[in-house]
Amino acid sequence: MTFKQFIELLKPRIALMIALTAVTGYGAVVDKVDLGALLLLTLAMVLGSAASAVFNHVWDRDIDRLMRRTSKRPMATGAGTPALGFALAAILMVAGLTVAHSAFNWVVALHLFLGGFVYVAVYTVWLKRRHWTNIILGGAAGSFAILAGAAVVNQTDWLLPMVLALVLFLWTPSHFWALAILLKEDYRQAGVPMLPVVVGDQRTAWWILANSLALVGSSLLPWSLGLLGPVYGFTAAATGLVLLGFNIRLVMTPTRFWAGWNFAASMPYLLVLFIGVFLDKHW
Ligand code: HEM
Ligand SMILES: CC(C)=CCC/C(C)=C/CC/C(C)=C/COP(=O)(O)OP(=O)(O)O
Repeated sequence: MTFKQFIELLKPRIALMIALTAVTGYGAVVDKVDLGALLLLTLAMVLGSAASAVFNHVWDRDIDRLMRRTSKRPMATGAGTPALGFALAAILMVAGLTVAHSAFNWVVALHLFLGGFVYVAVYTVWLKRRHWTNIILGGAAGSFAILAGAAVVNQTDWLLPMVLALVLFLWTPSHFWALAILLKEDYRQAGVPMLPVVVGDQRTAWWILANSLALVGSSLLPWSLGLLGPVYGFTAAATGLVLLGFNIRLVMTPTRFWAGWNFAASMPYLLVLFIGVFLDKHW
């Protein structure tokens, strides 16, 4: 296996965004950001996310072989062995938990573990191949990243982290179902019951819009509950309108083109929302 293939196993861009999710949970509750804590939290989350991603590569190697997008992956081609993958996943998760526990506390480590557990056990092993609700429950993986970050700070006010965890939970289906429209034939070929395979593109587009209405509503709660101020509130309202605009366009024209744009829009939506949390709290 080449170094490039090894890095591919870690799903690095996703790991970095998971770390950013945790950093947002930290930034939402801390009074003064400590750069050292922020870097150690990033390291722990990247290790935990990468561990989960490696396990996913190993577990899904059979169906990855059947899908154009994933057929060249190291575990699908046999460049990496399952034994190596499981060992690497275990080492990375132990390393992430050790950093989380020794640098912070056992609550951070627990939420890091639970995020990985939801993604690996609930989504990858249990639901992904069985039922279209896989992404709804699997979305909790990102929620635990927020809570892991908030647990860095020894505080008792969990309302804002819980609301942000709800936002992450609701963001995930809007993020993934748009991509699933693009990948529908791949998933049908592999026998994976993603929503578009089960109900078609048009009804999936309606599901995305309905889910995003709940997502945008939840994103306004930190402002309406007085947990964050107008800088965040306007950011949430503006990004929410843009996301819903893409979703409405997809409902009107449920094509691969607009599904691609909806998926592409889901990441900057979350990124700008995270920036709004930081600007409101620390600017
Ligand atoms: C169970 C929940 C999730 C599922 C099933 C899911 C699904 C996916 C899939 C299939 C891709 C395309 C990957 C590829 O082709 O390489 C993707 C990309 C991505 N996801 Fe998600 N996602 C989930 C949760 C999350 C979370 C919680 C985050 C971050 C907060 C996230 C951030 C991203 C990013 C940044 C990309 C683009 C990665 C790249 O360009 O390589 N995802 N997601
Ligand atoms: C706190 C913590 C450690 C959280 C873990 C969160 C995590 C790793 C989420 C993974 C998100 C993701 C890209 C899933 C894709 O799986 P897939 O199998 O549907 O995608 P694929 O077909 O591209 O492999």
